[in-house]
Amino acid sequence: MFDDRSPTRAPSIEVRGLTMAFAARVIMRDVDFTVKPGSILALIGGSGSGKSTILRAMVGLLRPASGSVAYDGADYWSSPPADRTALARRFGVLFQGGALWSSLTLEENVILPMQMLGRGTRRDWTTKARERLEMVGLADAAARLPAEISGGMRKRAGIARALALDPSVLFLDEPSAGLDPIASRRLDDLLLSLREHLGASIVIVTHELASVFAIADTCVFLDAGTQTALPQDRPTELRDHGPTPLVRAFLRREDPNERRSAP
Ligand SMILES: Nc1ncnc2c1ncn2[C@@H]1O[C@H](COP(=O)(O)OP(=O)(O)OP(=O)(O)O)[C@@H](O)[C@H]1O
Repeated sequence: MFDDRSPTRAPSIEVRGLTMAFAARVIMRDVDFTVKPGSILALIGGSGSGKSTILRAMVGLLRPASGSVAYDGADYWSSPPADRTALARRFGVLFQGGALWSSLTLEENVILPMQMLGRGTRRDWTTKARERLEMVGLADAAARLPAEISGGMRKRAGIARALALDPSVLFLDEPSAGLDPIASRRLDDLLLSLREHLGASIVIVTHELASVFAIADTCVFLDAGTQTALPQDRPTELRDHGPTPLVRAFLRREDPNERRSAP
């Protein structure tokens, strides 16, 4: 029988002293932050600052040069492979682009992770897929192909697929890229309602400042210049009282190099 229990409680996630590097090139060093169960954390910073790289370390795709990513106290990267697989089953991931299989309907796309896991029957999978599509407002589009729907709908279908295995943590890399402001706002509302109804924690990489202020409980600003992250804080706090001019300017959409002329 398909394991249809409600999602396991969201874990406490602790990132400590995380250093990410490609060969000898360090991208970020000594990054620390915590994702409290059921909270939403945004990773922000300029292009190329290392947001996706840190996300990849959190979901088990890229081994850190040093430091730890612990789920309820268990460090992912020093756990045995079987424990890592068990931890990763609790993750729902929407990658940049969030590609769906173009030859499969939305329902079939959502069924795919369940089918690959191999538990349950096709009928269980179909029921679950319809439930997930309904959650993201796509119940009526279940039989459509990705090419037949809008970009915003495709993003929501990607989220439905990420929810297929009842994740307790949802990782989203640039979910609103390419969406118009209204679709982007709908996506924010969806994420808030998923957090409320599933109790899942959400880690989001985004360039959308409106989203950061609308949904993130806390954020971590990555500074590519110093290759360090600023201490985690609430978005409004970082904007108004952040420890560096750069983060305050970033969250106000100001050019930090632009001198303000006297009135
Ligand atoms: N596989 C890789 N090999 C070597 N360097 C890489 C690799 N992946 C990323 N990088 C480099 O690491 C740095 C951080 O990249 P990353 O994609 O994490 O940044 P980002 O903050 O998510 O950027 P963006 O907002 O533009 O998506 C960049 O300089 C990038 O060129």
